[in-house]
Amino acid sequence: MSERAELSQPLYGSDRPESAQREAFGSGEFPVAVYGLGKMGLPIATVFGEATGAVTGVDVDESVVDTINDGDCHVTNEPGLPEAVADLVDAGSLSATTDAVRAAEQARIHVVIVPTLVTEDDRPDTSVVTSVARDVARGLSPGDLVCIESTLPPRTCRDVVAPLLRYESGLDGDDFGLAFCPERTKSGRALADVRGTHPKVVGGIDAESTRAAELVYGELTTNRVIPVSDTTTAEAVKVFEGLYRDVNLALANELARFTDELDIDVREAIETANTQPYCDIHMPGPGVGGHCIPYYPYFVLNWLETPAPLLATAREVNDATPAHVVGLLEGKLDGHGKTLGGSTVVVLGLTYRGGVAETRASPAIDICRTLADRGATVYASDPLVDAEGVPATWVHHDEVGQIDADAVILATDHEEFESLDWRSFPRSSVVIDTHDVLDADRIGRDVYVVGRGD
Ligand SMILES: NC(=O)C1=CN([C@@H]2O[C@H](COP(=O)(O)OP(=O)(O)OC[C@H]3O[C@@H](n4cnc5c(N)ncnc54)[C@H](O)[C@@H]3O)[C@@H](O)[C@H]2O)C=CC1
Ligand SMILES: CC(=O)N[C@@H]1[C@@H](OP(=O)(O)OP(=O)(O)OC[C@H]2O[C@@H](n3ccc(=O)[nH]c3=O)[C@H](O)[C@@H]2O)O[C@H](C(=O)O)[C@@H](O)[C@@H]1O
Repeated sequence: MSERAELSQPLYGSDRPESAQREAFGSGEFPVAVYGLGKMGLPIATVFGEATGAVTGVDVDESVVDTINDGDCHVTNEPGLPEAVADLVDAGSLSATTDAVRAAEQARIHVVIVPTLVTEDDRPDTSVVTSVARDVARGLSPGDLVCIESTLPPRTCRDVVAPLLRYESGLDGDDFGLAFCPERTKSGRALADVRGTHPKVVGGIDAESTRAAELVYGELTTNRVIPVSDTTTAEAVKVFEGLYRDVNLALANELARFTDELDIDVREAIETANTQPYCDIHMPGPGVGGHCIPYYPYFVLNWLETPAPLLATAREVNDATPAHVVGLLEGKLDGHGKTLGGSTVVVLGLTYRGGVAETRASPAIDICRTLADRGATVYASDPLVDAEGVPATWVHHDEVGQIDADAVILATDHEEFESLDWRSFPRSSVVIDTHDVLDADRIGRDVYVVGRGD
């Protein structure tokens, strides 16, 4: 147990008037530690820094810690973040450290936003969160509040995190608070989202934890705070949002396969169907990637005992979509008297989404792998990442047109590709657009759009 408990008022279990607690939060009387300073953690630490003036960020990566302490920002493509980090560090409101236990000893509010992983056999792996929970426990004091923002398989706070915090700290369950407060942000707009694009959901392990979390996030967000019954409900809210998106995307990707048989533009049909207020079908694409949506189904499928055949099928459909794109290309090459094996194919984009430097579960990489497995020579170009670990030769997007390509697949809708000079690509190259962003008139050749047909 730390000495710091004597130094400041408790937050969890406080009997001070709520207005005094809110004022104390704003004046930095409840120091905050944010564990994990990645794409989500740094924006969260920033918003806590703006609200309290007293944040310590914790990360295992020394280069991340050094960068932040220099007032610099390692997270790219987040509008306003570099300026906000520089200002906070300059003002002494934000600093970073690799010493998690020391940061925990000095903090009253602990915010955990490290990755939740999935193992090679698709089981949820919460080991990073539990490792951080151990660090927090070693510095935990009576009156502290622990807020978990990393997405978790439902029941993890109740069955894993709470017992672990109690055991490792030696404190009783009613000495400290624990709440699950899911992060509902999206890369590219994280700062704005944390500040309040969506309502903030909080669910505590007991009523006092929910009250304390509601108070904290009420001061942080410009939106409203929705308290739910318990940590498991809050965990389920976040996972359900992801499941909805994965199933909806599977529907869109399956509908796109009707394109040729119906001879319609499936996107036109979806967009028109969505004008009816009860219909909200997403758009087809090359598949579903990123370190969130493709993983959350396994927080249910390989975690709960109740069968979930719909979720499993949606995963299968989405996972099969990159191979479907390659199948479309094969058909088009066949029409040009060419075979896939032996063809040279350029894949534009490697990240899972335009503008985000993240390649985990990227369908673009699955497309490269499938092409290489089928005997094609593969070149890949991405303005944000290189092709390390991908069976493709990386080429700068300014030079990509010099490749004598039989085919080009636009796999990621990076805005840099909008200004690509297509004149140098061979006129005969087959072009497949998985996002419906290429303008056939501008690039001067036929484009086969996934979901639109010929
Ligand atoms: N990226 C997204 O779009 C969203 C992510 N989330 C949730 O947030 C979690 C984190 O996501 P990102 O910030 O995007 O991940 P990230 O990979 O960008 O950053 C994670 C950070 O945690 C650090 N870290 C790893 N182990 C640590 C440890 N033991 N102690 C301290 N720091 C440690 C890493 O060095 C890294 O800087 C996700 O796993 C997910 O559960 C929620 C909503 C959106
Ligand atoms: C609905 C929504 O905006 N969900 C976010 C999602 O963020 P993420 O960065 O994974 O982006 P996403 O827009 O869901 O895209 C996931 C994948 O789906 C694909 N995609 C997306 C929308 C669409 O109509 N068609 C499509 O094919 C994308 O290309 C990408 O490969 O997952 C985040 C998370 O849960 O961690 C969540 O916080 C974010 O709000």
